[in-house]
Amino acid sequence: MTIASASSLSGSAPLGPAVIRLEGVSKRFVIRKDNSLKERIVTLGRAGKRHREDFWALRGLSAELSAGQTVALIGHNGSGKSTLLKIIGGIIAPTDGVVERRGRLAALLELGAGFHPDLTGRENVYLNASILGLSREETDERFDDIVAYSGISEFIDTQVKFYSSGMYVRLAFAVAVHTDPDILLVDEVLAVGDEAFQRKCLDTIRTFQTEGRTIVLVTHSLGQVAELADRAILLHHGNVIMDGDPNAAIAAFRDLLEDRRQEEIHAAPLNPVLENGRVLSAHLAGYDGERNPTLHAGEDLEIVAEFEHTTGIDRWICAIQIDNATGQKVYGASTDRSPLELDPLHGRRTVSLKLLEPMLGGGKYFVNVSFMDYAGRHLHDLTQAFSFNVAEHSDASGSVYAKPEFRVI
Ligand SMILES: Nc1ncnc2c1ncn2[C@@H]1O[C@H](COP(=O)(O)OP(=O)(O)OP(=O)(O)O)[C@@H](O)[C@H]1O
Repeated sequence: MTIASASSLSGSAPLGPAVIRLEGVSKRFVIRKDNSLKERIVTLGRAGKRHREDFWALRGLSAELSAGQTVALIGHNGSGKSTLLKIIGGIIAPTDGVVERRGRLAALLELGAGFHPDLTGRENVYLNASILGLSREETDERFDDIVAYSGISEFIDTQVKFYSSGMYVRLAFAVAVHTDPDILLVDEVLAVGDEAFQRKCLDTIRTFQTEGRTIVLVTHSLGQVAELADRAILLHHGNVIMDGDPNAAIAAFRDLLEDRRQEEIHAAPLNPVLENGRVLSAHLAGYDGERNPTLHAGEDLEIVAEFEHTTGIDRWICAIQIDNATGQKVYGASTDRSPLELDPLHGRRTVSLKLLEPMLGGGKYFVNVSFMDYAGRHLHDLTQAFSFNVAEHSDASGSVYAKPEFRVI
C-alpha cells in the first residue's frame, strides 16, 4: 500500500537544527582492472599503476540534514547511495570533504553487520547494543522488549549463523530501534523481512518521525519513498542531481530509469523475428505521435499496432501489455481471448485495442506489443513501443485510481 500521508501532502514542517552536515564529500575507491587470475599472475610483483583505476563513488556532495527529517536516498544501482549512508554513519571515511554528525546513531547497513556468527541471538543483542552505546544495565532493562519486538524468541539462544536473513534483520532492527537513536540509518535491509515485519518497521519509523528523530534510508521502493520521506536525494554516478520534494525526485528518477531502459533496449540485440512476422509500429491514437503524452484517469485509450507477415500465417495473435515505470505489468489483453477473429495475414494489417475508461493511477506507463502464433511463440515483440503518462492525482496514489470517499461510520 502506498498512500501519501496527510503530512506529506500538506507541505513541509519547519526544519529542526542540522544534525548531519556534509561538505564537499567525495569518495574514491581503487579498483583493480586485471580481474582474471591469469592476468594477476602476469602482473604479480609489478606495482604497475595502470592495473589499478580510481573510481569516484561520490563527487563533492554537500547537504545538511535537519533533526526530524526523513530523507530517502534514491538512484540506480551503483549510484553511490550505500556509500553515502556508510559515510554518514562513520563506517567509512570520505576521501575528501567534511562530515559532521550530532546525536546518537543507530545504523542498519549490511545484513549481519555488527553480529558475530558464533554467538547466540541473546549474546549478539548485548554485543550489538553495546556497540550502539547502551550499557549492560540498559540492555538488561530493554532485553525483553527487544526480543518481543523481533518476534524470534524461540531462536534467541541459537547461534546467529543458523539464522535466516529475515531473522537477522528482525533482531538487528529490534536492537537498533531500542537504543534510543537520534539518527537512524537504514539500507535496503528492510526489504529482506517478511511483509508483516516490514509493516512493523514502517510503523516504528513513523513513530520515530513523530518523536523528531532523523531517518536516512536507502530504498528501491519508490512507493516507500513517497509514503515515508519528506525529502529525497537523487544520486546519479555519485552526483546529486536532485535534492528536495520526494515526488519531484521520484519523477526525475523515473525519467532516468526510462533513459537507461531505452539505452539497454538499443544496446541489446534486436528481438529475433521468427518466420517473417513483425510488429512494424505502435502508437496511441489521437496523440499524433506525441512523445510521452499525458492522459487523465478514466480517459479512453486506443492503442494502434501494425503487423506484417511476409510469407503468410493462418492463425495469429496480437497481444498488448502495459507496464508501469518499475516494469510491473498493470494490464494485458490479447486477441485470442477476445471475440475478434483475425483473418489469415499475408502482408500488413492494423489492429487497434480500445481500453474503455481505464482508471490508471498517476505515473508513467510503457506499452509492449507482441505478434504470436497459436503455439504461444512470440514471432516478434515490440518492447516499450511507446510510453505515456497519466496525470497524478492529489487525493490518491498507486497504479489504480479510484475516487476516495472517506466517511466515519
Ligand atoms: N569497497 C569498494 N571498493 C570498490 N568499489 C566500491 C566499493 N564499495 C562500493 N564501490 C563502488 O562504488 C559504486 C557505488 O556503490 P554503492 O554501493 O554506494 O551504490 P548504491 O547506489 O548503493 O547501489 P545499489 O543500489 O546497487 O545498492 C559502485 O560502482 C560500487 O561498485
